[in-house]
Amino acid sequence: MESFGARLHRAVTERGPLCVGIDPHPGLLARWGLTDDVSGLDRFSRTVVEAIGDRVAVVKPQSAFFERFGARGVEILESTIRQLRDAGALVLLDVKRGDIGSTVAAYAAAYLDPASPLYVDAVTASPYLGVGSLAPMFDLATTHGGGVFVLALTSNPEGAAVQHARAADGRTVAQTVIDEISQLNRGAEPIGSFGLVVGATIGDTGHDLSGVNGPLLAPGLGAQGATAADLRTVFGTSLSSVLPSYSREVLNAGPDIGALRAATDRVLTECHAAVTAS
Ligand SMILES: O=c1ccn([C@@H]2O[C@H](COP(=O)(O)O)[C@@H](O)[C@H]2O)c(=O)[nH]1
Repeated sequence: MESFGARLHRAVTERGPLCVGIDPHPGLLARWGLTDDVSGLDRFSRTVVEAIGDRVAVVKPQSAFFERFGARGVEILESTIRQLRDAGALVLLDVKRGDIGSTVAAYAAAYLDPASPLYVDAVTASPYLGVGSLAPMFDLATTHGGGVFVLALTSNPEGAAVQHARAADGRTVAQTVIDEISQLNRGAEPIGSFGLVVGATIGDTGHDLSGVNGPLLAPGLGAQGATAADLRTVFGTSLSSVLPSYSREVLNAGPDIGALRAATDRVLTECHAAVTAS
């Protein structure tokens, strides 16, 4: 099967460099005039799919907001994933999974095996049990053309205490994650299938992203305070690999479909200009 990197490259070429999150916060459901239950969740998700599924390269449902409703919420997540795929979007499920390798194999089967009801194009993963513990995800992703985005430098202020800590060889913990993912992507064309999560909020931290050869998912834009203009400071010469990601900034425009599309077009225009500027 065609690699996730190749599929992502084509999607971004056709639809532009943008990921929009589906994060049905209780406050957003209320703002949209929806009930904070599975029926509100279903209406919210369907509306987002209708508004952006056929125009955004990557859509990122946040699993937590579906899981909080138990099995019926997960059923809506499964249906949302199917609707997004039918609309032609790549689906990146934000689940941030990580565990010992034998358990990671089960997470891999849950999200990256085409036979699973929760099968998606890519997932987010946490490397804090060691990047090597994620190997079953990397392996299954490679087999089935999937992708894995590994947390490196997260957008929240608490992340730096762990991620900027120094390992025995003097590199930061984040740099060791960056370097291991770079190894996995070596030689891949047009771009590797293993991405990193690097928050747009973090400023210039001095980390070296130049060898990653994979997508750099940049959350933290909009509601968390970062702007498209910040991407240059954070990513420097790696700007062309950045996949900017917005959730609340776009979702706040709903439930009107036209307003959701207008908000999406606006952030896409800003990001396009930011990541292609020389
Ligand atoms: O470092 C990270 C990693 C993941 N996220 C997730 O992205 C969205 C951000 O939502 P906004 O409404 O655009 O703030 C959310 O699902 C987070 O869990 C992140 O923010 N930072």
